[in-house]
Amino acid sequence: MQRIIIIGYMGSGKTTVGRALAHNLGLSFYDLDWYIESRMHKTVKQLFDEKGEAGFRLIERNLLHELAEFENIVISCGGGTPCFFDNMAYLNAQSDTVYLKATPDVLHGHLKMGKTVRPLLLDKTEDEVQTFISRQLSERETYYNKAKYTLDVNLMDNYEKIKISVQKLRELLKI
Ligand SMILES: Nc1ncnc2c1ncn2[C@@H]1O[C@H](COP(=O)(O)OP(=O)(O)OP(=O)(O)O)[C@@H](O)[C@H]1O
Ligand SMILES: O=C(O)C1=C[C@@H](O)[C@@H](O)[C@H](O)C1
Ligand SMILES: [Mg+2]
Repeated sequence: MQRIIIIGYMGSGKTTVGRALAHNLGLSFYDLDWYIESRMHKTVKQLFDEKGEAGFRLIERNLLHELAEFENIVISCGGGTPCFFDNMAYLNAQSDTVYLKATPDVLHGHLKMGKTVRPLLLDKTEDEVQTFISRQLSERETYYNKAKYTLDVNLMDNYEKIKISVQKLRELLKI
């Protein structure tokens, strides 16, 4: 049975790299944010708006416990998932965990490219987003650093290099 869980800050490539790794290994792929949206019939943004961040975190924990029971699966978490409750200990108990590590500049660059609505970054200017990422990343790294494996994705700066990320992950995980 194989179960691999990808964690990291928003924009680190968890969804992109997680999906590519699952495809490469012939495993199922689930993204926790998408799983939440399909189970709740609401977007992450709607859940933040209706229930506040605390309400979202409770739903996130409950559905993580459901999803992380599945076998032969790669799961990409939400950016905040490891940082609430005992989620990080739970993730490590359930599976191999990989932290996709990137600098604030690289994260900011990725976030500008994507179309996903990230409630924590709304209503901020470019400068405010940059400062917010730097500050929050340093707070969150305490949790992210508890992952069993770390992959530096700073140099994986284009789609061709996503394939390299997948190859490096396979070497790291010895699979
Ligand atoms: N290695 C990479 N090279 C180039 N672009 C990338 C790379 N990884 C991710 N991206 C791009 O960066 C954006 C963010 O990636 P992705 O959505 O996978 O991040 P995430 O970690 O899942 O974020 P979130 O926590 O918000 O779900 C996407 O537009 C994606 O195409
Ligand atoms: O970093 C975070 O706290 C978040 C990341 C996203 O994946 C979503 O789970 C949500 O936007 C919150
Ligand atoms: Mg994602």
